[in-house]
Amino acid sequence: MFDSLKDKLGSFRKDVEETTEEKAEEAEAEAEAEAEAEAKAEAAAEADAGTQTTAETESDSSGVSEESDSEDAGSGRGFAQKAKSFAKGEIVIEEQDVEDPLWELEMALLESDVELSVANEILENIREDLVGATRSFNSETADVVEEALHDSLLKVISVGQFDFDQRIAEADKPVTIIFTGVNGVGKTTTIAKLSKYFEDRGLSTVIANGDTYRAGANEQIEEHAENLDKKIITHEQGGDPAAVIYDAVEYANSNDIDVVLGDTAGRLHTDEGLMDQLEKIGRVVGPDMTLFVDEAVAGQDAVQRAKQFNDAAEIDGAILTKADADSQGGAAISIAHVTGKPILFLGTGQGYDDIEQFDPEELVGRLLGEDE
Ligand SMILES: Nc1nc2c(ncn2[C@@H]2O[C@H](COP(=O)(O)OP(=O)(O)OP(=O)(O)O)[C@@H](O)[C@H]2O)c(=O)[nH]1
Repeated sequence: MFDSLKDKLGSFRKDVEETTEEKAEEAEAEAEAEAEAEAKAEAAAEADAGTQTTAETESDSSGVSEESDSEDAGSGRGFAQKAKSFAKGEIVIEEQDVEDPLWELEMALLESDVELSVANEILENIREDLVGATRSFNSETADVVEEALHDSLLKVISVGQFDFDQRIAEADKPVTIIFTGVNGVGKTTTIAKLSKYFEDRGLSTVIANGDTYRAGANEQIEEHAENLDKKIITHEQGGDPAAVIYDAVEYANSNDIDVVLGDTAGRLHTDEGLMDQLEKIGRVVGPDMTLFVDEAVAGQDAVQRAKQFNDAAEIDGAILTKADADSQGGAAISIAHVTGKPILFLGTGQGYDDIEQFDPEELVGRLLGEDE
């Protein structure tokens, strides 16, 4: 999952590390040369002043240990002091040190289908964190860069996150969740997976097939319901989606069911019918949550659709299917920042258990190889 993006982030870290490593070496060499020149100048001055006694007095009051100075007594003392301060010394990461790596990173993010404004935000965050950061000579630049990358990715990925399980637990039952998104992205499979997810957590579900538009939709969702032994409410093709979901809520009320999972027709977000449909469901059923489903592999297309669906009928969160087949990760990184609504789940395969709660910290850790 997201392997290509992971490699690209790794390259950025290496680039900055190399640049600052070179800079540290140069600074160290420069300092050594300076210290040496200073030592020579001091030695010359001491020779001029002439008396050994004076030199000893100075050595005592300098606070520099005898041990470290023993080899450099006299002419080497200034150098030793400088070297000591260098061992503790720091270099400052400057704009020019990160400019090239940041440019490469921008290209890499865009190639990975990260949305432009999100890529810019990530770069801005990293620049803010890195430029002016001090890095001690004896510390790893990788740590400094990793922290900057970690923080900037987390900031854009975790926009709007909330605890899904807690929200469901605290809501009055039945909780009604409506699923929107275009056809063919795995919406139906996701509803089936979530039905299993809730069952595993002790919550009962009823599925409502509000996709009365597409031929064969009933059969498809019925197959999942049968596999999972779940109750399903359907109407004839061409029926009113709001009426199907209403019936499911009624069923849930009279049968003590915890969660209603309502599918909707996967029409295009530009369809007027879709808006009417969602508006009517909102009015008739008053869902507790509307979740947008799309496939991670659709990259920028998924990001744009999420934005358009959210603009048309506000969503509470998104689910990205087929993350297992996505090496780019652009949609996973961009959707929350673009819509202001969190990604709540990732679909990770075709089985009913192949769904995981979206955890921004975990995703960032995965992208940066922190768990390896
Ligand atoms: N690899 C993988 N395949 C998935 C995932 N989710 C769904 N699929 C597959 O994607 C295909 C389409 O999924 P469906 O749920 O049937 O979606 P659809 O009926 O085409 O479209 P809608 O239900 O309208 O979204 C099926 O073969 C699913 O098994 C996932 O997370 N990973």
